[in-house]
Amino acid sequence: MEIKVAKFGGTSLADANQFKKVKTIISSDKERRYVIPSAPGKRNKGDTKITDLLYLCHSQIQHQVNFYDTFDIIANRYLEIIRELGLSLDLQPYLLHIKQEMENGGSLDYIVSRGEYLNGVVLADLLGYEFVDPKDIIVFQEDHTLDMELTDIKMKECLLKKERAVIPGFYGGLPNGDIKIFSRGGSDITGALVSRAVEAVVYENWTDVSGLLMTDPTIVSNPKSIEKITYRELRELSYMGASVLHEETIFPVLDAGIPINIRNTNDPHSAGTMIVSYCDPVSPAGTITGIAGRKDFTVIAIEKNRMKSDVSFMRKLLTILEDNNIYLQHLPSGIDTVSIVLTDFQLDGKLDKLLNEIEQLCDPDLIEVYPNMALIATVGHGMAYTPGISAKLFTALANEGINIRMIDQGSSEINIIVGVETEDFERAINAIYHGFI
Ligand SMILES: Nc1ncnc2c1ncn2[C@@H]1O[C@H](COP(=O)(O)OP(=O)(O)O)[C@@H](O)[C@H]1O
Ligand SMILES: N[C@@H](CC(=O)OP(=O)(O)O)C(=O)O
Repeated sequence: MEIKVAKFGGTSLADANQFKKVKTIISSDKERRYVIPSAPGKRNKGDTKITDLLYLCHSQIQHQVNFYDTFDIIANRYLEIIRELGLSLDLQPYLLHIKQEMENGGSLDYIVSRGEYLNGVVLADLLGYEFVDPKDIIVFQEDHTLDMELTDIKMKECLLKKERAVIPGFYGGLPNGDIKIFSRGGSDITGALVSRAVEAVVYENWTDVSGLLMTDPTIVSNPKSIEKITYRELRELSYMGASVLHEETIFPVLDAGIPINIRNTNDPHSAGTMIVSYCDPVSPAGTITGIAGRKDFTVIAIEKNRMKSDVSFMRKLLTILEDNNIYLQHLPSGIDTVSIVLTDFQLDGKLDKLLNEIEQLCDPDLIEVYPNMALIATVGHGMAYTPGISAKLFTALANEGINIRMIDQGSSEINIIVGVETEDFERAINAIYHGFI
């Protein structure tokens, strides 16, 4: 029998009704043998994700504020789900243990991971699948980076012995046994790791949209959906903010060539989006695959006459970034100009020091800083080597009166990135989308 791995996001497990849909999906295909749940997500727009409530608990504990009311809200969400599903599972011992760990100074990662842990216990009970705790099979190293190879070995050892299992998403274990979480949205990575280990034929990622859309539906109304996309295109889009999949998701499945299928729990008959290593035929010339963007960047534009004849200039600039532990997002350059694009998160509190060091070491003629920048990536294999794509993009922005502060195009030509003022972000995405579609 072939193996399928199914990851269900928080939106797919937000309440008992969603759990029932998940059970129907799993029961309808016996090949769906390994299931990865996230913690319960929002039931409606004004609701709060369990993961966010757990972060709140941790913060309340840190500030010595009473966390019991928040804990009760969390506990009641699970108890209500169990009651409405008619399960005989007794969750009280689990809840009591977690509460005690919180009182005894449980770490942030431990506390926050309990959303997935408890959901795994409930889902395993509902499906009649074995529960596997990922702390024993997802291996983080002492420096807190993931050991992908050892994880693969441990997962194979454990999972291939089990006919069917539920493995909570979002966390693994450190060598000393402590819990370590991935960054937000990281259950997608758990699903990809499991898919690789069990050599799945497909990694199904179930969410609340019928596949990847050409752009964020909260910015453009009713964007077209994407039927097929390559890992490369997806990586560009998810890195630049298409939040439907965590940007690291593709790495475990990339080499193994396991396709990812984004599906909708609320519309299980829709085929969703297939993410594959190579699209055949590639998207037609002159078309784009998708648009994504992120806010909160700062651009430092540097000018120096005969910059290119100073052979050590770039090394000095990059060394400054390295010494300050800041990684570079983009580096568009001209003959005597170069711009470094950095996230505000990375730059936090370091801007003055950085500018000072650039002045000292690189001796530029001019440095200008552009804060509050948003970057927008327009992505697609169909863009490569096709004349007129950039013209169309820039015309669309010009027609809306949007000022472009920066342009960057990778050598693969599947991606054009423009930098605009943060306040123009949504308007710019709409302009580009409607310029092409
Ligand atoms: N390009 C895009 N295509 C589809 N959804 C997108 C895109 N960009 C952002 N999204 C958002 O991603 C959401 C799904 O991701 P997420 O909320 O993390 O779901 P889950 O809890 O199922 O993991 C969608 O509801 C949508 O609002
Ligand atoms: N619950 C975690 C991990 C996750 O992946 O969630 P989701 O699948 O709902 O995006 C988070 O909110 O970050």
